[in-house]
Amino acid sequence: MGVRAVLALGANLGDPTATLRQAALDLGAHPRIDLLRASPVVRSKPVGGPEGQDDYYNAVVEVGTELSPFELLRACQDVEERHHRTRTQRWGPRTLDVDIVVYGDLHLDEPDLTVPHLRAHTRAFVLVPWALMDGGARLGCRSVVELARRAPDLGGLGPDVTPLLPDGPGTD
Ligand SMILES: Nc1ncnc2c1ncn2[C@@H]1O[C@H](COP(=O)(O)OP(=O)(O)OP(=O)(O)O)[C@@H](O)[C@H]1O
Ligand SMILES: Nc1nc2c(c(=O)[nH]1)N=C(CO)CN2
Repeated sequence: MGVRAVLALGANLGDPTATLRQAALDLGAHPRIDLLRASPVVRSKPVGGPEGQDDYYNAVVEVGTELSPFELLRACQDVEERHHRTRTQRWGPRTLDVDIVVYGDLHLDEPDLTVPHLRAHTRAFVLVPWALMDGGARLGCRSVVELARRAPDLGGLGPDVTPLLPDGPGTD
């Protein structure tokens, strides 16, 4: 099954929850990606970007893959494109964003790909769903639960939490 990777999904245009769900299914439909677990969906205030954009919906999934890190990035971008992702403004609204949070224990710092993701350790909208999916998760040597508690945007997460995949992986 290869390497375990955690991917972060975010959306704030269209029907975000439906898009996140379909994106998880799209990732799992890739011949070389196994969808292992999915977090619940959390609602979050936008971090950065232009004033006045809508709240985001965020989730994470754990996958097993034999793809290389760059092949996995490509697969994530293909799923973004399938959902009509347009990049206009940095941190601006988007129908779908799929980032690689971690890829096994790999550390990579290339122009087009940094893993672990450079900002994941500060983002409650990544850390909270991750901790809900996997209470024992660690990011490097740090507990994801602890990182989530200290994340500056923790107060921007809504109380409503919904399943990403009602009958899918990660819900047992
Ligand atoms: N770990 C990673 N996961 C996904 N993309 C990455 C990663 N590291 C670097 N990138 C690069 O970041 C580029 C810009 O990504 P994107 O436009 O999705 O940024 P963003 O989601 O708006 O911001 P942020 O990186 O803060 O989440 C991508 O084209 C990709 O090459
Ligand atoms: N709440 C929230 N804020 C964001 C998000 C996101 O997914 N959720 N993604 C960003 C760029 O990746 C920038 N800001």
